[in-house]
Amino acid sequence: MALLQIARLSKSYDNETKVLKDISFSVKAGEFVSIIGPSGAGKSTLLRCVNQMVPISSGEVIFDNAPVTQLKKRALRQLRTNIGMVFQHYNLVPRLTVIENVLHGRLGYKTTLQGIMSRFTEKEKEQAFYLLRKLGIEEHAYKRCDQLSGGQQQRVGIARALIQGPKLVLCDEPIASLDPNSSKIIMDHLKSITSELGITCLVNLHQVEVAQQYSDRIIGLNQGEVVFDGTNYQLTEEKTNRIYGTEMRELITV
Ligand SMILES: Nc1ncnc2c1ncn2[C@@H]1O[C@H](COP(=O)(O)OP(=O)(O)OP(=O)(O)O)[C@@H](O)[C@H]1O
Repeated sequence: MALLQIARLSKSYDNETKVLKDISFSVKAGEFVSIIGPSGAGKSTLLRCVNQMVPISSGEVIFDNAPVTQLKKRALRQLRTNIGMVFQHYNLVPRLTVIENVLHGRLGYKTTLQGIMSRFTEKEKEQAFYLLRKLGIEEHAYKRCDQLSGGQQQRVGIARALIQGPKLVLCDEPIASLDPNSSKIIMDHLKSITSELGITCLVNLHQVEVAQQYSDRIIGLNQGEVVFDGTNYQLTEEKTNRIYGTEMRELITV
């Protein structure tokens, strides 16, 4: 069953240039889908349209059977608790500890006062430690986030997204700031923990090989259009060229 349906979605920031053009695809519950494409193709914009961080210009986004664009304040807040987000630059609060940053993922469930007082239940704290353990960084729970490596900070970012109890996690270039070793650790964790928890993943990636290694399905964007939607095996060299443009091929394979 489709968890996310995108139908004829278009987006322009300035009413002139369409950054996304008539995009349609759906994502099944539990799928791990990567979005690839050259810089400026619209990958980040697409993710932001899914959780309404930016308003769409036309078309439909249906998440868990609800039309996202028609949701009012409270329902939109509810939607955002069901959709976790992982960012390229982690978006943590550097001076707070790891565990505090993870628990921030629960703020969407709190009243303003509870949030200000940082009131979290024992169950929430247990869940936070469980996720840190799963992600191999439990020993850093009481360290300030700015004392961690990039790869460790990204694992905190993943734990913060997962503690929301989301149905979908959107990852916007989660390994773009990391070296190859840390990138592998992050992708391994992301794949295994989301598959274990049955969470659907939509991941923007720059690296074709990484998308091929981890994804159930790959969507290729070029200048705001879907030019490929298929499995790793269907992504031939010719199709990769279509996504990136032939002149980019050398850059991708080095
Ligand atoms: N807030 C904004 N206001 C105006 N234009 C924007 C905004 N955000 C993105 N754009 C433009 O939309 C286009 C698509 O950008 P987007 O960041 O979605 O692409 P991308 O594929 O994620 O690129 P990259 O891989 O470099 O991050 C670009 O031309 C960009 O300049």
